[in-house]
Amino acid sequence: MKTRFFIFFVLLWLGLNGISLLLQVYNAQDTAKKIAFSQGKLFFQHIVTMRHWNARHGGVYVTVTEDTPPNPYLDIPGRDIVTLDGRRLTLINPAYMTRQLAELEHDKSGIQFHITSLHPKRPENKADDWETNALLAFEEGDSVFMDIATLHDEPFYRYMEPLKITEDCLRCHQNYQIGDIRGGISVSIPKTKIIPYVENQLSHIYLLHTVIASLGVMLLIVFHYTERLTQKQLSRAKSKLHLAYIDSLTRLPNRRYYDQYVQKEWQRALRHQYPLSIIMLDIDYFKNYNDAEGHPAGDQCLIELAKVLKLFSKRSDDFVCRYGGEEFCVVTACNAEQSQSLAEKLRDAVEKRRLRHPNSPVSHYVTLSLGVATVVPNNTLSAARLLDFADKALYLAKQNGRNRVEQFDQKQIDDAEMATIAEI
Ligand SMILES: Nc1nc2c(ncn2[C@@H]2O[C@H](COP(=O)(O)OP(=O)(O)OP(=O)(O)O)[C@@H](O)[C@H]2O)c(=O)[nH]1
Repeated sequence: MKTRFFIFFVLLWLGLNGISLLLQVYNAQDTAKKIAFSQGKLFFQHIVTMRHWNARHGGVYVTVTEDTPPNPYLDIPGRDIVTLDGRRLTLINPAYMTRQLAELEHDKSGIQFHITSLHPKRPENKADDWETNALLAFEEGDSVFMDIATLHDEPFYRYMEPLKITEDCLRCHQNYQIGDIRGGISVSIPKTKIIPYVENQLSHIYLLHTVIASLGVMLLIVFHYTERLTQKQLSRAKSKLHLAYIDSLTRLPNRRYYDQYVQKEWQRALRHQYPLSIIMLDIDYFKNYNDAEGHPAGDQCLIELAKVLKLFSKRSDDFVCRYGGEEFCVVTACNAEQSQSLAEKLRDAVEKRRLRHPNSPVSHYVTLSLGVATVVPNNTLSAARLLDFADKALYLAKQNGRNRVEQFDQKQIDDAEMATIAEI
């Protein structure tokens, strides 16, 4: 895996983890909200139930104490009574009871509930901004209002439902009709009451994500470095293989490669009975070239020659190699005329390349002698014999004046075959 892919996968993994973390955190916070609001609803319902109970009894009498003085906003006859044994009692209506319960709950748990309306008799019942919005929403038809809002500079889960007039309420609130909205009760739960549960859940989520993200990154690192190591070993093995089969000077296949290739090619031509040709070629008077131009220039000449050979042996089944020294060899699956023509093209191309060769008795430029041999493989011959024929033809080309192509003729091949059969 390339480094940029590795970085991409690490970032992708961390990104996916980050998204999952955000979702889970959001989920935990949403769950906290739902829990808080359902608690708010429950509180509200309890208060309403108690208020109904109170209203059903037309209020309840309790002993007057410092904490429970007579309700100045309840202006009805019989609000305060004295029992036969002299105890002073005062009537507690639903509103007064709600206020007292709210004070108790606030002191005990910090949860606040507030009975309120848009036009309260008692100034303390005046709605704050959030409650005002809720009451206005109820008048528009909403049945519940909840949100996270600040109260006395602290964050609270706030829940509110409207208080609707029931039959029991009509005793004291005669100018209302059943179902009218008379106000509402807001329940405010401090965020600090719920947060510890969420924080506990969040710490598990953070830990889990950290572990999963780290494990994933570690696995990616291990995978990346193992793969790089394998790649290095593979490319080392490849370059060793390359060195073993490719000539380092000309970058052409070497003789070892030739030996393997020619055997396979021979077998294939034998199976399918098509002609196989070998062209052996050799630079004329190369010793003189080296002597005149120096060995490094001789190397360069060999490189240039290899380029020309590659250029003119482009067919996929033309195989060109450096056989050794300044001898090169072309193996091609074509008949005598075609291989003769290819050899001519090679000779001509090298001559036209005009590589200076001042000490050559045959030309001012580098020239080649080429020997061509073609056979349709059979069991009396072999690839080695074919090479030998090409070599003999090359010798002939040298004999006949160099810078030329000579073909090993068919009669000689037939004679060779006959000789082999006789030996067998
Ligand atoms: N520069 C260089 N010279 C090489 C290399 N391999 C072989 N030679 C030279 O090739 C020359 C071959 O010389 P000979 O076998 O006498 O052949 P020739 O001089 O070409 O003569 P003919 O083949 O008869 O035309 C020798 O001088 C080798 O040193 C090589 O890799 N680089």
